[in-house]
Amino acid sequence: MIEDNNISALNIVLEIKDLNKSFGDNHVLNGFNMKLHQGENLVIMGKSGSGKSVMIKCLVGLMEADSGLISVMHNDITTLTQEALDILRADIGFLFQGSALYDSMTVRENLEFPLRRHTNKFGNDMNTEKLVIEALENVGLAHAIDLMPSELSGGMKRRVALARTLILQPKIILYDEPTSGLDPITAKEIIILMQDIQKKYGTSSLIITHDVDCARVISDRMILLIDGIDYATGTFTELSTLQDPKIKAFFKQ
Ligand SMILES: Nc1ncnc2c1ncn2[C@@H]1O[C@H](COP(=O)(O)OP(=O)(O)OP(=O)(O)O)[C@@H](O)[C@H]1O
Repeated sequence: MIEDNNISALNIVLEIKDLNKSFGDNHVLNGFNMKLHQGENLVIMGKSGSGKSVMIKCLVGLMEADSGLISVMHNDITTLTQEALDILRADIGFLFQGSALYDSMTVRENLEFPLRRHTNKFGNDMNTEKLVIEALENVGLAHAIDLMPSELSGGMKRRVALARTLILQPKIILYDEPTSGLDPITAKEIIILMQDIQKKYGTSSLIITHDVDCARVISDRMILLIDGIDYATGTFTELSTLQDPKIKAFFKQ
């Protein structure tokens, strides 16, 4: 295994230690470790079926791990009450592949929806209109506020989904394949937007992607998930110049 030489002294906002998860004889995660630091863009790459989704599901509590420690902002999530977990979740934004917009709602209504579920974060007297416009301005789509999703392009839909994530002002954003299904130019626009958001709000991002260009541009650090473990960790430049055939395979595209 190649060790990480670049751990800085920054705060750790997410940590996974020795995560194990099997389905019968299929040992998917065999002691996976990960640390996400405050303000960092961490990319996780792994082949199809390597366990990236399983790892994310364990991280957000959608799947129970067999063993291992998962801590979010220094809280061991397995020991939290449901209420404490809900409060913690309000600080985590998700942009998942399947995070589609509600087709029967306008852009405005799509953005108001998460706010209603998290009144505890903003209080009952929150200025919904202001929050919606601000989130849309962040993704350059204030003019689309009253459009229906069917009137938006694929790239615009992804931007609105990102605005819907941002409206809750998360400290951490988990991106699952943020550029999948987009043409290269639109994918680049989304990557630039992710960078702008990170700079503006200092969010910490965990990004799962197959897209080598996305990884090159956005990552401060990368982890390669191979054989169920954090096989190699380092910057894009460090990893992409290694000679290990298992690692080289990722950068051949
Ligand atoms: N609920 C489940 N029950 C049984 N096996 C599962 C379950 N979920 C995932 N697996 C298995 O775990 C392995 C890893 O799946 P996972 O979806 O995490 O891969 P991935 O790295 O996200 O792949 P992709 O890049 O194609 O999305 C696969 O072998 C899959 O069949």
